[in-house]
Amino acid sequence: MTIEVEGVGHRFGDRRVLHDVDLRLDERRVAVIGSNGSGKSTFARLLNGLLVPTEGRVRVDGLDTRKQGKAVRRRVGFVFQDPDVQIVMPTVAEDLAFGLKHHGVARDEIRRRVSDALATHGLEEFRDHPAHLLSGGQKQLLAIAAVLVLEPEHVVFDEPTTLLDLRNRRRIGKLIHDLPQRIVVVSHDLELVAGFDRVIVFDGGLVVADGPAEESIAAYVAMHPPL
Ligand SMILES: Nc1ncnc2c1ncn2[C@@H]1O[C@H](COP(=O)(O)OP(=O)(O)OP(=O)(O)O)[C@@H](O)[C@H]1O
Repeated sequence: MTIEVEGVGHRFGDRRVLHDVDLRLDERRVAVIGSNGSGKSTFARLLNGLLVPTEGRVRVDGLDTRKQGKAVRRRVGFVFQDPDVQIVMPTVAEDLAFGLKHHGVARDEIRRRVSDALATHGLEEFRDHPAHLLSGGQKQLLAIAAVLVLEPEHVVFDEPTTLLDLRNRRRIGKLIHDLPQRIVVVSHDLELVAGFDRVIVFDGGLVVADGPAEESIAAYVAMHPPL
């Protein structure tokens, strides 16, 4: 269960937003932190083939995102910052079933997995509720549940707690922390990433620190002395 990022650079037109990124992600909980515009979301999108790098390559469990994008996307779930972009169906249960139908899962199995997901995430009472009328925290839970129900091997989260109040931030933080999968979380929430196995710091498209959470967070904080 490895994600290999080899000699990766990325450009949007003339703008180079990632340079010389070489990383092998073996740890179970990896976080990516750094300033606004430092390339974190771009990096996250490379991990499941939402973006293909303009230089170098990314391999997930040996699969190249450039050549085997579809297989990679099945292995790597992606949770967007804004759940509204991810919630596609009218009701909560239909939204959870949507990806499973698309993957060709049998109807009984879909029913079972949707019921399990509703129970696991405390969403049972919202089964037939209009998804767009959920609260922000509930929508984020639904977006996460809709990815997990597909049983990916790795899950990438792009700023999963940014829009949440403290209670929901802690709730989502615990859920992420307790997941059995390999996870990669992009975040500005230093409390969320504090217990992670590895924290990678980006600045100006480069990896500038990479190590245990305490060391990397200290390096990041030291880069930004109080004004
Ligand atoms: N689709 C795109 N087209 C053009 N430029 C883009 C695109 N996506 C991102 N960029 C640019 O790439 C740079 C890195 O953006 P990215 O979203 O990866 O940063 P980030 O570290 O996630 O930032 P933030 O913390 O603000 O979310 C930014 O300068 C951004 O404007």
